[in-house]
Amino acid sequence: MSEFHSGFVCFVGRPNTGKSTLTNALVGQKIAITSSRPQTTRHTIRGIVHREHAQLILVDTPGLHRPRTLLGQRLNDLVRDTYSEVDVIALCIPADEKVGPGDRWILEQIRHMAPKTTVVGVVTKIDKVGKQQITEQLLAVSKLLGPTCEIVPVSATKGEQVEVLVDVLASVMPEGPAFYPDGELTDEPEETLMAELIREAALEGLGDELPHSLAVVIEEVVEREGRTDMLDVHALLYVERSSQKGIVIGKGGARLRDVGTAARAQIEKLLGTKVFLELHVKVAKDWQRDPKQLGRLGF
Ligand SMILES: Nc1nc2c(ncn2[C@@H]2O[C@H](COP(=O)(O)OP(=O)(O)OP(=O)(O)O)[C@@H](O)[C@H]2O)c(=O)[nH]1
Repeated sequence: MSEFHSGFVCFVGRPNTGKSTLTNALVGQKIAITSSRPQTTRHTIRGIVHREHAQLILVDTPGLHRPRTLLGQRLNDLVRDTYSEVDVIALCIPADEKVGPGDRWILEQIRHMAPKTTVVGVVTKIDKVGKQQITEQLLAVSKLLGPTCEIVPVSATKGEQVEVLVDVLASVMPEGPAFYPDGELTDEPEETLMAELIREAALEGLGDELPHSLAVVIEEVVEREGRTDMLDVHALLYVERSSQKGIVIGKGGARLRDVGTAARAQIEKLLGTKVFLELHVKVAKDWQRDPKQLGRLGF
């Protein structure tokens, strides 16, 4: 490849198939939010991969789901826009799970919403299975996508084949100049990243019901008076019911303190300065169904 290629890629796939982890492995810094529970990625977060011959802009979307609430619907609209705007859609299917109806449904959505967008298959988590199973999965994915699609097996956690994936993605991108200057990793405002880090910490170890009920808003970021190396960050955690407030805060506030400690460490790493993090939990009743509240919370 002698020409420079550049363009937008979006990783799609069932929940928990390793899309965020792969984004991080490609970009080399924690940007997208990973979690062992499904559907924690809600904002479109971009990571940028710079190589000598290519620049890939990664667009991380929330999973498609059957829209039951207004929030679900808006998330789907966001996914639809993304699908038709990117150059390549990389469909992630883990090596250790059979190709199933969920994968077929997503592929149908892609072909329906963005019939012209190139699809590349990514078999993720290959470190979890043996060679034989990887081969079988490559065949199964090839059968799903058709003979003309490229398919790449990778392990994001072990860093295996990640560069091969970069090359394959670049090869199907159009020729064109870099969109972003070298060294820029994401164009997502830092506040969104901070909010996502707090949200990730607050959801850690909780059950399945809370993820969609929790929204984080950064209220204020100010430099500590007389100091250039310390930021005061005030954040509000919105839940839908007072019972959820109790869960998030924990007994005597213990849980919220832990959340604050964990999130602060991540934010300090992100910003490279000391941070004083103040968290408050508020109940915004049924915010997922209320257009006005959704707008205020950034959806
Ligand atoms: N062994 C192994 N585990 C992985 C790999 N990639 C991701 N995982 C794990 O799989 C789980 C899900 O990974 P995520 O990256 O959060 O998956 P996702 O597709 O972004 O999930 P959603 O945001 O829910 O759509 C996490 O526990 C990861 O640590 C991999 O290459 N190998």
